[in-house]
Amino acid sequence: MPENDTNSSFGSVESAMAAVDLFSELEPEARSRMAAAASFVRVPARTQLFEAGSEALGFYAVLEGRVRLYQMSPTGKEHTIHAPGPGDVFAEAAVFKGRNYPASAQALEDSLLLFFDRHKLRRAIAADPDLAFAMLGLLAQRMRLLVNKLEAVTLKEVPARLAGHLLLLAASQQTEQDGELPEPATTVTLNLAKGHLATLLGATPETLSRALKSLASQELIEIKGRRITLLDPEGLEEVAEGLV
Ligand SMILES: Nc1ncnc2c1ncn2[C@@H]1O[C@@H]2COP(=O)(O)O[C@H]2[C@H]1O
Repeated sequence: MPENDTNSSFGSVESAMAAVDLFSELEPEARSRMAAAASFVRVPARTQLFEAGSEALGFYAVLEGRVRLYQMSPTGKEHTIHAPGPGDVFAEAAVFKGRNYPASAQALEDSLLLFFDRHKLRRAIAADPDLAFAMLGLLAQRMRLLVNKLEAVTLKEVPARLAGHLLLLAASQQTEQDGELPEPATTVTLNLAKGHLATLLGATPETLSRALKSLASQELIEIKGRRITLLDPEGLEEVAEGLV
């Protein structure tokens, strides 16, 4: 790892970058300079991409599939931190600060990724302030997400975190505008196994099950296996904000 795969359905690295939010706004010239630092990596499910503490060689963007970032607790339990899917970027902080990845990464599904080599990328950024701004924007966005998550874990109950997560999933699986609620009856698919979703929400699997059932009994959601229908997005938002 990383290994080149030129048989991507995305064609060139440059055209694949258009599918990644972070890069979609870049000027064509900046994008092509950045593309020079990147290569396709195709990995089967369960491939270990890197281990926490290993040397940070670069960062990744997901084109297809899903990856899980996790850390080990002192008792050896894995805690899922996030699960980037198509269009998401991960491990970007390691490119700027620190020589080591702070978390481990494993492919959850067969995945197609773009890998950006740290050294090549730094050269491209040094030559192009637009690229520097794009990367700063990404770091700022990541920090906002982490602050929201910290707030949720420290101040909110599990049903509120779960409701927020379901609304986020709906937003990422559809194309809602920022801040807009999904339509009632929108269905989302839980793309993480229960144990992973539980640690992502800072809960035990039992508490997560109870929270799902509690939202279902309030007729806010309907559960069909991994498919969850959001019956009342406004009600879910009130739960997510801790209003009820
Ligand atoms: N990945 C998942 N995470 C959580 N719940 C899930 C998941 N997939 C399906 N479910 C459903 O949500 C239910 C929550 O309560 P149970 O654990 O009893 O049973 C669970 C399943 O019916």
